[in-house]
Amino acid sequence: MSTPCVRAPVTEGEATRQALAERDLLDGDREIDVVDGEIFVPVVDGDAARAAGYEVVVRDAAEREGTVSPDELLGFEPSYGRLGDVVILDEDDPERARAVADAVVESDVPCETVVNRASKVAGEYRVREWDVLHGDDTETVHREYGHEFALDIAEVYFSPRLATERHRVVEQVQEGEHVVDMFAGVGPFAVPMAARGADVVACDVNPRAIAYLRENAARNGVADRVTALEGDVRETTADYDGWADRVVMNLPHSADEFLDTAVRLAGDDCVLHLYDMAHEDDPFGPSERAVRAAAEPAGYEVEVFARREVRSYAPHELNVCLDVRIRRA
Ligand SMILES: C[S@@+](CC[C@H](N)C(=O)[O-])C[C@H]1O[C@@H](n2cnc3c(N)ncnc32)[C@H](O)[C@@H]1O
Repeated sequence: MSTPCVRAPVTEGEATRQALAERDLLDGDREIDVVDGEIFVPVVDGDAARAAGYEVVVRDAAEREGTVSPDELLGFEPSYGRLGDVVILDEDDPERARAVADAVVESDVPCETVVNRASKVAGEYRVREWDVLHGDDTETVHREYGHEFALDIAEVYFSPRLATERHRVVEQVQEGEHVVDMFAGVGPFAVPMAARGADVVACDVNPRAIAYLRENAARNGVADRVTALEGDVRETTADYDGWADRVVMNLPHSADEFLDTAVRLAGDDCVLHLYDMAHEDDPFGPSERAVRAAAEPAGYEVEVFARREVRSYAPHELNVCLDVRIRRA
C-alpha cells in the first residue's frame, strides 16, 4: 500500500524512529524498510513530517505482521479519526457503531476512549455531543505539527482534519508580527504562530477553551507571547484597535458578523484569514464582497491573494478560506 515514509540514512534510523514516535507521526501499522543504506519509516501524516524537517517519499510499505487492524476483525474497512488517544467514529447506525468500537478496542489501534458523533457542531461554543462507546475520559492530548494540545472534546471545539489548512496559514507568519486570533479555541493557530515569534492575542467566549489555550501556551513554551482574552471578541479587544498585522477569523458560519471588529483591529497593512461557508456555485464571491463592504468605507484597499476550498461541508456547500490583505489607501 502506498504510504508516506520518512527517508533517512540507516545510521540515523533509530533516532529518526524515536523522534517520529515522540511527535505521534509513526505509522505503527506498517513495516519499516531498509534499502541500500537508507531507512524508510512509514508515517501517518506526510505533510506534518515534511513540516518537521524530514524528507518524505511515497512508497509501498507492507502491513506489520502481528498487528491486528479493525478491518481484519470486522471484514470491512471502517472510517475513524484519532485525536490523541480518543478514537472518533461517525456512524449513523448505533449497532454498526458498537461493532466498530469493539473492533477498535480489540485491535492494536492505540486508544483509551472511543466516541461516536451524536450531534452536529452546535451553539456559540461550536461543541458536539458524543456517545461514549468505550472508556470514560474525553480529555486527551493531541499532537499536531510538533505542538501539543490538551483538550476535552466534550467541552471545546477541535477538528484534527483542519491540521493541514492551519499549517498553511501558520507558515505565513513572520517573527515579531502582531496577530489577533478572534476565535482561538484551544490554540491550534495561536500556539504555533507564537512559536514562530509572533505576539498573539487569542480570544474565545468559551471559558473552557480559554483555560486549555492558556495550558497549551505553557505546554509549548510560548505563554509569554500569547495573551488569552475570555469573552465576546467584539468586547474584549477594545485595547487592540489598529494593532494587528494579521487577524485569524475561524468561525465559518458567522464570520460576516465580525468583519467590522476585524477591520477595527487591523493596522495600516493587515492580512485577514476569513473562513466561511459558501455554495459551490460561487464559493468566494460572498466573502469577498463582505470584506470589501467592511474595509473599503474604513479607508482600506482590499486585495484577495488566496482563495481556498478547505473541505466539503455538506452537499453543494463548501468550507472556504480567503486570505486578504487590507492596506490603508
Ligand atoms: C470553529 S471554532 C474554532 C476554534 C479554533 N480556531 C480551531 O481551529 O480549533 C470557533 C470558536 O469561536 C468561539 N466563539 C464563538 N463566538 C465567539 C465570540 N463572539 N467571541 C469569541 N469567540 C467566539 C467558540 O467558542 C469556538 O471555540
